[in-house]
Amino acid sequence: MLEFKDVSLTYPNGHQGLKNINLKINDGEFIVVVGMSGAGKSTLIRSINRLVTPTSGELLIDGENILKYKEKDLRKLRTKTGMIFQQHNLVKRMSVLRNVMAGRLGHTGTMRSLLGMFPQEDVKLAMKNLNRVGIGEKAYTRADQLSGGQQQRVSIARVVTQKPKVILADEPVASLDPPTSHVVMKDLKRISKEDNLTTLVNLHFIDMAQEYADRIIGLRDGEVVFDGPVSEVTDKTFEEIYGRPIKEDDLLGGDDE
Ligand SMILES: Nc1ncnc2c1ncn2[C@@H]1O[C@H](COP(=O)(O)OP(=O)(O)OP(=O)(O)O)[C@@H](O)[C@H]1O
Repeated sequence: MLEFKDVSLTYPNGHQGLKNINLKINDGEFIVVVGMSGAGKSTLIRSINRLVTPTSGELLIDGENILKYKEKDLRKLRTKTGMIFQQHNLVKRMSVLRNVMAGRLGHTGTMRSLLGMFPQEDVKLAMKNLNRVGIGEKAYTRADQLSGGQQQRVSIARVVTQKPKVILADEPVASLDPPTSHVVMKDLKRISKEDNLTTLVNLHFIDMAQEYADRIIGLRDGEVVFDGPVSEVTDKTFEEIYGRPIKEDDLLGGDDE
């Protein structure tokens, strides 16, 4: 269970990124966070692995307030919370498999990992996860030889190889074309359900949000303005979250299956 209790974040320049956020997120939920650019979506999910630190309130993971964490606890937190970025952040010159193995860094220790001394079961786990995203045959290819969509699927394999409890995905499909975006979102959702991972994904396309979310959280100016199951979401909900009528640009389209 992940719980925000009256969480606010004021950036050093005085800008309020988050305002009195109260949320309870259950294990295994697949949540899509939506809102206009600047609404605070990245700030919200980055608070969960302390890439940014809220300035007041409590953020509890399994009952522990992670806002109090310092060095050692922070390292543990970052092993527990896997992150997927828009620009997959793979090491270009390394093989796909080595990139996925990097997910074990927090468990294996930096020295052993740098020397490539991964336990055999970690290599097996990495291969298994590459196969789960359908690119096992690319294991020994250099990461930069893969397409953008394949690289993003490698980053999903890397994050699950880390064996986290929570996945945070910050606009994971923003630089992909529509069909590829759907492939990546389907892989992410399927794997997070199979492994019962709590997942928060920031997306700005409302059709994607509706297609993949169990629950949608809508942010506006750092505040939660909607929180409910996807079954309760209509176009009007998005108009309220965005504070304007829906436009064609808000839709990705492209899932013809
Ligand atoms: N380090 C910072 N210092 C000051 N203000 C910041 C900082 N980071 C973000 N902000 C501001 O906080 C607000 C929320 O930013 P955030 O990146 O969380 O929004 P977002 O909803 O993820 O937007 P986008 O979709 O454009 O990424 C914005 O107004 C942004 O300009």
